[in-house]
Amino acid sequence: MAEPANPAAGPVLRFSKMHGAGNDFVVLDLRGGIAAPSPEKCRALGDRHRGVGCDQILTVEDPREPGSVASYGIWNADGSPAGQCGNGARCIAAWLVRDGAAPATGAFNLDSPNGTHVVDRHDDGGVRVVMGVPEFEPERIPLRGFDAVREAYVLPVRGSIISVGAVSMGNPHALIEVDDVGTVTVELMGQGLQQHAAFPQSVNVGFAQVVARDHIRLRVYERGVGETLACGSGACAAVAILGRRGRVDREVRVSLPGGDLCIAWPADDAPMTMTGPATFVFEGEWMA
Ligand SMILES: N[C@@H](CCC[C@H](N)C(=O)O)C(=O)O
Repeated sequence: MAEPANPAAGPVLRFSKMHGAGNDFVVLDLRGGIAAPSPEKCRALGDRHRGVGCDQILTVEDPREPGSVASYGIWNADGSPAGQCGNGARCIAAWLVRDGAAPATGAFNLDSPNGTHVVDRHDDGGVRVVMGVPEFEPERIPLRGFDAVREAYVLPVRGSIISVGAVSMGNPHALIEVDDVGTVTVELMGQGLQQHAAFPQSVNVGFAQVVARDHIRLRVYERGVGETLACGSGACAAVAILGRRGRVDREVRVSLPGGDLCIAWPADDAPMTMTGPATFVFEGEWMA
């Protein structure tokens, strides 16, 4: 039977579809004070069958801080808001350069929900983002049940006792070190940790395999999404946790299912940087 006409169709919503190493986005231009989409609208846009489909919806908004080019909002495909999105920051930077609002060469400032990032676009189209200093204190993550910072926290998850690293990159991350990311039960353990009482705001869960001191493989089960092809803040979190354990060097290539990101952490109290691609896919109109 033919589907009935879309009775809920309202005004057309223009968007850009982008991705960063396979982590895909619907980008909406809300500059000029246009209201942010409701959680329901984000879910509808993010639906891979009935909407456009994406991991996150990103909104370009007017700057909050003096000297910034713009600010941006982040919503996961399930409609929940997020404080940080590394791959998204690169895509927003490339979007603003294409728009003419940001300079094509040199660094500029972008306001994310959790602070201002310095970004700069390279000639090869790659973008570098200053991601901030990782925060390990349990209350900053937030991680319940532990007072002091540890290299690993031991937690019961889905019938197993596992050792988990945890950090905030402006959003919460947990990390499990594994021998082979190809054989990990990502969904089972990812959901187990996301629903664990130790993470009251849920958590993005990474599974890392150290290949060499300057190279890791990583899969991430994201909060509000599920397994993603890449997670920029997750790549930083993995390098921060493994770096603190002395397992990796200060510059690490992180190979995710959707591509590679380069993460640098010059010193423990210095901000991390992330470099990677930002790709335009198509422009569209959504029957909101
Ligand atoms: N894909 C992102 C992270 C998006 C937000 C995350 N799911 C959360 O809820 O914290 C990245 O590239 O960092």
